[in-house]
Amino acid sequence: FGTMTGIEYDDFLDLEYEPAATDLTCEFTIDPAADMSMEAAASRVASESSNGTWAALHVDEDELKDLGAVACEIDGSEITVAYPAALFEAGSMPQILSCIAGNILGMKAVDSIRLEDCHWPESIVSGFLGPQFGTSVANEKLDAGERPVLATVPKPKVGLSTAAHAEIGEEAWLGGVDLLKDDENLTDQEFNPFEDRLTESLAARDRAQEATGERKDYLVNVTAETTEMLERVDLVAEHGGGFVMVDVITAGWAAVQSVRKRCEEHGLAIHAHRAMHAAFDRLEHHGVSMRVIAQIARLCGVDHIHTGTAGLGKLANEDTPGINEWLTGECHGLTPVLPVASGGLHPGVVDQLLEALGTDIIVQAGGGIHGHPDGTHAGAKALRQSVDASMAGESLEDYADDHPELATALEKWGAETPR
Ligand SMILES: O=C(O)[C@@](O)(COP(=O)(O)O)[C@H](O)[C@H](O)COP(=O)(O)O
Ligand SMILES: [Mg+2]
Repeated sequence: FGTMTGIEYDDFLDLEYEPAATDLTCEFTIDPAADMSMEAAASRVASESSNGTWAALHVDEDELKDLGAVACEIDGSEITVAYPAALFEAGSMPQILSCIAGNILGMKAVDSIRLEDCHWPESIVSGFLGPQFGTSVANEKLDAGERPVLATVPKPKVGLSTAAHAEIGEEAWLGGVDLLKDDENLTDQEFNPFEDRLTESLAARDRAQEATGERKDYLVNVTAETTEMLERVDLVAEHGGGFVMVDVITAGWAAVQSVRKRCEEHGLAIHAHRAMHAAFDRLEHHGVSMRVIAQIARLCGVDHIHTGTAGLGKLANEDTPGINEWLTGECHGLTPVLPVASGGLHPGVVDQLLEALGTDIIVQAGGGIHGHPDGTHAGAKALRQSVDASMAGESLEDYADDHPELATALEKWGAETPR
């Protein structure tokens, strides 16, 4: 036997430690339990999320590769933990999350803990495919030019027949929308089966492309049990679709990585819906931030992901501009992701939305199009007009003077944020 060494919680705290370039560093907000100091709590976070446990261990140094993380910074209730790259399996997001967002979120040593941010080293990023198209879909697969890509979800979100779904899609595409999108809970139910919906919607797409001269496409929801989901991805390619949509949180990151591989073979772009994200990120002091969820999604290879409306829509969300900046910024050569603003949007808030988030986004409106007093086609035209006005630097009110669909929308919704 070689030298026996002891491993205990204190070994995972070193405030002098400078993270190596190959370390993954994570920032957590923690609230230590009543009888626990920040230092003690921080060391337990680093220990339990790498290779430590509560009991002092005696191990043979020759037999053990030192994979311990280090709590290396404490700043108020914020701590930074550095993880050696060798702790992780290259290219496996579930394994990484089982470390940095695993048991530690349930430890008694802290009353609450939130994973706020990660700094991903090249050594880890290089193990992931990243997005295939990302922001380039706007002009590689569509004809958006400088303006935002426009998308719509037929409403009501479920219950429509296949024929009604495709017809609404055609109306919206003809009105100026680029992408038809399934709702997060529409998959392969009897009232609107997956393959029928796919073929009829793509046929409507082709007619709308013919009529408008603009490329259009369909974000069809393939979310299902993984092998079934991969078969649906193949069906989309077989029938000439260019995109798939996945509920990334409910399907799970392992499944997302499998879909990404399959989409590489077919040249399909992936739209990530984040249903259930609020279970992780809604509370400010506990869970996993949307910023980290967005980072995970980019590494796993989605091309678009919902990131919120900068407070203008119906859903609570955090720091959309900051998250979008990370998604479109430099990260060891990863393709930038196209952020999606959605949830309670309508033509009356588009100017403020583009002011807050810029134009390299997807703007999705469901109720904001299909709730238009004159119906889907007029609703789609009104949304397109609101974008055209903003791109031209004209106020929505002035532009509405000779664009009746927009005028009707402003009359109905003004610039209100629905609740
Ligand atoms: O079901 C809905 O509510 C939506 O289809 C929007 O519909 P409306 O356009 O009719 O509001 C989207 O799923 C949400 O935007 C998702 O939230 P987020 O984008 O925050 O992930
Ligand atoms: Mg929805």
